[in-house]
Amino acid sequence: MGEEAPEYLLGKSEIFTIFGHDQQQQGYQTATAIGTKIYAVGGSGGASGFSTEVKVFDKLTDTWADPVVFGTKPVSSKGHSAILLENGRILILQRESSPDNSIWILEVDTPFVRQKKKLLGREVVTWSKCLLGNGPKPVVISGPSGVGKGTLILKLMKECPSAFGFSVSHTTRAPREKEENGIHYHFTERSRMEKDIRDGKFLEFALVHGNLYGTSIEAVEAVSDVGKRCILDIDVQGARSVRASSLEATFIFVCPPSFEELEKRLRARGTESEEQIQKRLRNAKTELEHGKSSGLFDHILVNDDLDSCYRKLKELLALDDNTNISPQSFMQNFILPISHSISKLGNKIMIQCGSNELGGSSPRMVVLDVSSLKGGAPSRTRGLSVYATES
Ligand SMILES: Nc1ncnc2c1ncn2[C@@H]1O[C@H](COP(=O)(O)OP(=O)(O)OP(=O)(O)O)[C@@H](O)[C@H]1O
Ligand SMILES: Nc1nc2c(ncn2[C@@H]2O[C@H](COP(=O)(O)O)[C@@H](O)[C@H]2O)c(=O)[nH]1
Repeated sequence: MGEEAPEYLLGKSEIFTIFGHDQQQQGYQTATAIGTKIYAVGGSGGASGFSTEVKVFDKLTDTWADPVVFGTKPVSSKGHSAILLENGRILILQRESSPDNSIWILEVDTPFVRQKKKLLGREVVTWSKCLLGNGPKPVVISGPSGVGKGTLILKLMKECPSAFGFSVSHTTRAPREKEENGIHYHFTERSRMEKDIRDGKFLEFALVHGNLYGTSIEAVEAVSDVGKRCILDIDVQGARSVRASSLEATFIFVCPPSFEELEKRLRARGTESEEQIQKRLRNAKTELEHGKSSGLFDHILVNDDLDSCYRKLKELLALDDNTNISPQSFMQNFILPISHSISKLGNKIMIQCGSNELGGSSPRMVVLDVSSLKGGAPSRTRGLSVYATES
């Protein structure tokens, strides 16, 4: 059952940001209208200030709905401002928040949100943290079972632990000896995983060798959040789903030097029953066909000699590393002051900060350039440029 809309929200067709007493009682701080919907954001976060709960008002039916919310949401702050962007996105700027919690995108009508709405038959919104510059692009590594993906990834993690982070998948298969829950996989009951898939918590999932495997949105975000480049070890079906998602990644397919060598490695690993080995070898034939010929992968590596394959992998990763465009050092320390005003001109958002708020003597203008935003739910939004000017 929907609630009646507060009067101040009705009849407005553009962005409106409200910082008044009334609306604080309602718990909202901003309301942004897109088409026939109004997205109200706010809520009491207790002693820590305002939270960022979302409510959706449908002007056609005069009702409020609590949407299903995906993504990690911002932590409470001293309030926020909302700016309508193009393509069903709202930029949320958190006031007096840590730089890490200050710039967010609330997606309300993007392809990801539309897909989830269709799946769930309900209102859906998604939070996506906005990153300055391009940020590291995730890497998807696929290849038949036993080819050496895990071995290559482990070497990379050991050599560069601060640059790369592993996306810990969920699986319904039983743990092997020495495999730890939460490190190698999140070992999960099938019914639990199926529910989480229905609830839209997975970026991709697939039935692989008779078990369910999947990458949760949280697994990828946990790596991006600590500024590392996320490595996904997933099968070809999963790679195809990721390619179809908005997660912009580099796709690498690892091949064995021969089918005989693949079988030898799988047997020598000694982790599978004969029945499982046969199943994995059968599936390997299809994976090799698809992997090599589908055009899905950006790079193909042959894992013959381990050291030389590892060297080539590192070369590939260095070549398409887009992180050398470092975020503007000024913004790394930027805190949106309580007192500010915002205006938007095309793809530029001008934030006029109150006198002395940024530590200087004169008011200062901060400009956010949203013209090169990319990515977004189910992961981070990258490509924000920021610069400051004296006004
Ligand atoms: N270049 C190589 N030469 C010889 N043996 C290798 C090479 N690379 C990996 N191996 C060995 O092959 C076996 C399978 O490797 P690994 O477990 O890394 O495969 P995987 O692709 O991750 O398999 P799965 O998809 O089943 O997880 C391991 O015993 C590993 O030590
Ligand atoms: N689609 C996905 N495939 C995954 C994921 N995690 C692992 N895998 C693939 O499964 C097979 C078998 O793995 P094993 O650990 O049982 O040997 C292998 O090809 C992995 O790449 C995932 O999240 N999604």
